[in-house]
Amino acid sequence: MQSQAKQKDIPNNFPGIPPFPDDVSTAPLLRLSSGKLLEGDSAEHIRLFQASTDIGFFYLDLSDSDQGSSLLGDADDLFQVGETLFELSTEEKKQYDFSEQNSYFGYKAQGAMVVDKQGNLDRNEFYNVSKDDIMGISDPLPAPETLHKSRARLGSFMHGSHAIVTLILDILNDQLALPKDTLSNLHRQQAVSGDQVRFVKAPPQPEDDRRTALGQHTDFGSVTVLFNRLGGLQVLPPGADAEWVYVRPLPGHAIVNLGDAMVKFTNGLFRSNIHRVVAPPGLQAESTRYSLVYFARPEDSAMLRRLEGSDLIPVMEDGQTEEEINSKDWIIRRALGRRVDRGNDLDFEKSAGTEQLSRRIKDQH
Ligand SMILES: O=C(O)CCC(=O)C(=O)O
Ligand SMILES: [Fe+2]
Repeated sequence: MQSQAKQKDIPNNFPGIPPFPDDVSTAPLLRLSSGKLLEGDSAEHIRLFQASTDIGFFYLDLSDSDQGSSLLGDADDLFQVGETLFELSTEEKKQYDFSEQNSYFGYKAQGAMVVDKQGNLDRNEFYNVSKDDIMGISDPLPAPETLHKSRARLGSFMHGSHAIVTLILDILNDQLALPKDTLSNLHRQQAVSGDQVRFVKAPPQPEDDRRTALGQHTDFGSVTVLFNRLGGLQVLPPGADAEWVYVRPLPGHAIVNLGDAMVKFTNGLFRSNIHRVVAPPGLQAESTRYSLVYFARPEDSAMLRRLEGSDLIPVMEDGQTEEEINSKDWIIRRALGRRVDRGNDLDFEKSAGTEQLSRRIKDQH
């Protein structure tokens, strides 16, 4: 545990926005320290391993290391960029929707995706910016002026997020006693991958019609680094009787979670928690909600299958089979499979990830 004194130094609410209410259930996520993780504090490394196996979600205090603080600074700047970006006209934003070209980078309008099997539509806009585009690994995609002007900041944020992800992967690699660099070699910054920054905007919903803004899902990739100001994110803890609980955003912290690839690499040892976004709780429901996310994903050509070389990774059970699929195809199937604007036959289950495993309900296959 971090000392009480240390935790008290960090304010619980963000200045200038309505407070997160105290009377809603929240997830008791571990708060890990970026400073301690970087210093090689072995107790903190064990806590990271625990969080990865139990819940797959944790807070990362970025305020206690230089590397973390600089990432927080970039995130603050990009929150401003996100606000300006979404102020563009719908007509202009739609020019940057590349889903017709089988790409999930660029813009997704509100209501372009289903949130459930019933076909209800989402209530948030996305803008996804490719790491490879910003790092000069792929040709640049057409983008609005606001993003052109922010390429340096985006690059710095991507670099900082990728470094934090690499730190997490290296510690987990060590905890699993996998051959050195097994995980980081599947996530080289200069390799072609689906890594992206996502800007999210969800406007306030009418009081008499508040619904799920972003449907329940597990993240598709390896590690997600999320910055929130307003509540609304909820996680479904493991177990048959689990109920949705909010993740309270904390100043100075990122919310970090593992995605499907980490479940597949460890044959279910690590957990990718189901989460969704609903209207912000209490007084916060009147405000527009913005989030900023870095999604780290395995390199496009990486096969999403059980890794060899660790005694901690469960062996395949009799009759258990693995789908032969690489990271690129997995991400495309998951990212575009629930889009309603592509004229494809929507099959909700076909675009599912590791949700069943995430429930951790015995005898459920
Ligand atoms: O906006 C958030 O808080 C979470 C967004 C999210 O889960 C996602 O984009 O995958
Ligand atoms: Fe997510």
